[in-house]
Amino acid sequence: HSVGIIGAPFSKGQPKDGVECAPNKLRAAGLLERLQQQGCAVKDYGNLTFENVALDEPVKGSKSVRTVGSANQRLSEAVKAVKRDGHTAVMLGGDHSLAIGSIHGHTAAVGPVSVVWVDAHADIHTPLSSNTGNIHGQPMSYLLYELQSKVPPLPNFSWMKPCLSSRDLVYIGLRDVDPEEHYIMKLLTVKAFSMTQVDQLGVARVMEETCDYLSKKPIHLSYDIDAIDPSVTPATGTPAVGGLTYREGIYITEYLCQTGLLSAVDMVEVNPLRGRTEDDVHSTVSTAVDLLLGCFGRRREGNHLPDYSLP
Ligand SMILES: N[C@@H](CC/C=C/[B-](O)(O)O)C(=O)O
Ligand SMILES: [Mn+2]
Ligand SMILES: [Mn+2]
Repeated sequence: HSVGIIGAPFSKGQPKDGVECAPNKLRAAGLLERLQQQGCAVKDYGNLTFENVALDEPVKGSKSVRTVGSANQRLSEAVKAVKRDGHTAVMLGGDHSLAIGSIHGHTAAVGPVSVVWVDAHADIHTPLSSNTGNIHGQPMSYLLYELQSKVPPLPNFSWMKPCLSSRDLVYIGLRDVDPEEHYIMKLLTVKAFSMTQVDQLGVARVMEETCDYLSKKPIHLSYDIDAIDPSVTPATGTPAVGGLTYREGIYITEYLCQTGLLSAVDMVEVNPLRGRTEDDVHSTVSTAVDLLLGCFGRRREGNHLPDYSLP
């Protein structure tokens, strides 16, 4: 696997400070070295710098719109460049509003993609349906062709066009979805495996059905760490009880890795300041690292490098 890492220290899609510290925390936990040890070629593109747009007053209720728009424009260019360099793109967030730029840039480089969105939340509010105005709860509405009539033109978003069809989206891990989002998902017949289906089917069957449902397009895995149960990953801004076990979370990455279709991965919403103890932070960060290692070939049975030839 050839991996291009982009740090996106950005927090303005939501109100809690700390999520911008995650990229460096993930690196400090040895992410790049661990990827190399398991045989990946790794190129670190460093951390993006984002401009804080002054006087960024809410627009139609959405907060920090101009700052979020300009950050995602920059991220889109960066992801496009990493894809053009031939790597699988890994975007280290930062909050989930960054999926706008990540998926837009991915699509700009490779054409239409499938999106596997692993999250407690659907993040499919429109600017007008959102109850909080936090754009990390809205990225999907900016991306979907089918919702464009519901998203007003917003400042610093004129650079982007919708780039995803609702038919190419699968949710896994949902358990904290607002009524407005649920209505939108039903209207668009979006494929979703909530925690109920994870319980009913088991994660292996969920992954089989996910990949049967999706076409063979390149896969964009957008992994919100709050999909995992807060007992494992408490250091995050919007925790919701009843999440994926560590094992289920890892299985999802192992399964997608073996499809050979994984083309970009987001790891978002790790917030080191939201841990009550150092252990909370360590558990959250190390789980995020392990999930990324699972995307790029780590197996729980063990790994050995190809130069250890077997008979
Ligand atoms: N639905 C809530 C929560 C949004 C959660 C965003 B997250 O999934 O990126 O953590 C909102 O609209 O504010
Ligand atoms: Mn999310
Ligand atoms: Mn979430």
